Parts: sequence; structure tokens; C-alpha cells
Amino acid sequence: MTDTITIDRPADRVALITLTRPKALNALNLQVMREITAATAELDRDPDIGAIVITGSERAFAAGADIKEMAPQTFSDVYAADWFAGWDALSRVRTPLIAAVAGYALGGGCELAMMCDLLIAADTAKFGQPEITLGVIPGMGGSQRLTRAIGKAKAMDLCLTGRTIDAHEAERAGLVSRVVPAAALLEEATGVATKIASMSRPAARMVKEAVNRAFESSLTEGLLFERRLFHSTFATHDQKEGMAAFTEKRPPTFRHA
Ligand SMILES: CC(C)(O)CC(=O)SCCNC(=O)CCNC(=O)[C@H](O)C(C)(C)COP(=O)(O)OP(=O)(O)OC[C@H]1O[C@@H](n2cnc3c(N)ncnc32)[C@H](O)[C@@H]1OP(=O)(O)O
Repeated sequence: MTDTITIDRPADRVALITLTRPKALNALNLQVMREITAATAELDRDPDIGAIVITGSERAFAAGADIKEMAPQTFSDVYAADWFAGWDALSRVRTPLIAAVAGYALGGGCELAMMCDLLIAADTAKFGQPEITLGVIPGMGGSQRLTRAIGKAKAMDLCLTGRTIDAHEAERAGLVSRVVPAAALLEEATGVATKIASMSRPAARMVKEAVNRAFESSLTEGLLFERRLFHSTFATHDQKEGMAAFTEKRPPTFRHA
């Protein structure tokens, strides 16, 4: 438990980080950033954790970066401190990250969800990049990750108008992987996390690396990267066990090594 988040273990090999600033709709101030990045880095080092879920409250995953904290800042302040660069630490987390989103995921909230590997939405979720209505633009990756996730037409629409889309439109656009009733959100997210965490840990991390590489490389380079990772799975116990278990018609017992 910290001031802005709680950390639980709702299932075997699964960690749950919950944002706990409900009165401010989980607005992301610098302290939240420090606590989430520190918590995820620590959980990433824990060999007993195979997936991490990040969630908010029923009303808001997060309604954006903290406007009250940002409002008085000058260019010199935000440039000198390289505001929001601290969130880059989340990209270095190798454990699969799942965003479980109910209610508002606006601005930095939408951007935080997009830093995760998988996005599961409650039917109450609302996504948007409303920065333009505040006279600014996205600053935690919205213009880049949203465009990669849903394409230029929709990303321009959301970033230029500041409009909000509901969970079903977000699913149709490819921003979220599944939509569930709000009451089932955490159960669904924990279930998905448990499934991922039951897989070979090195294989899950390699899948994450390989899929993410698709956004950073040409097709030829990406295919080579994937193939070399695939080759390296043959150095693991889990490849031997996974294939032996298939042949012997039994469930695998992965050692995560
Ligand atoms: C990281 C970047 C650079 O990309 C930028 C950003 O993230 S900029 C921020 C983008 N987000 C927004 O513009 C959304 C701001 N919030 C709202 O528009 C509304 O709060 C709402 C539509 C999400 C919900 O409206 P409503 O139900 O009427 O609740 P409120 O009374 O407005 O809010 C309750 C309470 O929360 C505070 N709040 C909400 N959002 C933020 C925020 N982003 N930063 C700081 N505080 C926020 C709001 O001020 C209220 O608190 P009190 O004033 O009552 O103390």
C-alpha cells in the first residue's frame, strides 16, 4: 500500500495494482507515476509473478494527468524536468501488463492503458485524448500509440476533436481486446492474467518482445527477430516440457526456465 496505489496478489503468479485517488478520478500526478513505475519494476524482478494487472475504480481508470499539478508549470519547468519521461520505465517492464479499464480513461489515463500489452474494458469504459480542449497535445504517447493501435483516421478524429469513445467503439477500432460487463471486469482480467502467468515465463516475455518489435522495425527485421527468439526457446526446459506434454497428452508443468 502506498499513497496512490495498492498492490495485491489476487491469484497465483498474478499481481494487481489498483489506482487509489478516486476523489480526483485517479488523476495521474508525479507521485502516481513514481509509485506505478517503481511497483511494476519490482514486480518485474519477482520470479513468482507472471502477469500484472493495472486497474482503477468503477468510475475512472484515470481521467488523465493531473491538470491541477500541470496548470502552473512553465515551459522551462516541464522541459527541464522532461515531464512524463518517467513513464518510459513502463516500456522496460518485461512481464505482460494488462489494463483493466472501467469508466474514464482520458488523456494520460488512455495513454497509461495503451502502455500495457493487453487492454480489457468494462462496458462502462470511455476512452479519449481530450488534451486539445486544454490547449495542449498528448504528452504520454497518445499521438503515437493511439495511431499505431487504431490508425490515422480515428486517431486524428480523437486527438483533434477531443471526443470520447465508448468501450464498444474502442473494441471495433482495435484499441481494446475484449469488453465485459463492469461487474465482471476484475474477474476477467485476473483470469486472463492467470492464463498468461501459467505459460512458460520466458516464452511469454519473448512473445511480448516480438509483438512489440513489430512497431519498431521493418517486416524483414521483425521476422528475423521473431525467428531468432523462436530458436532460443529451444534452449529452455519449458520448450522440452511443452512439446513432451503435447506428445504424452498431458498438461505441461512449466519451470519458467
Ligand atoms: C498526459 C497528457 C499530456 O497527455 C495530458 C493529460 O492527460 S491532460 C488531462 C486529460 N483529461 C481531461 O481533460 C479530463 C478532465 N476531467 C474531466 O473532464 C471530468 O472530470 C470528467 C469528464 C472525467 C468527469 O466529470 P464529472 O463526472 O463532472 O467529475 P468532476 O467533478 O469533473 O471530477 C471529479 C473530481 O476529479 C477531479 N479531476 C478530474 N479529472 C482530473 C484531472 N485530469 N486532473 C485533476 N483533477 C481531475 C475534478 O477536478 C474533481 O475534483 P474537485 O474539483 O471536485 O476537487
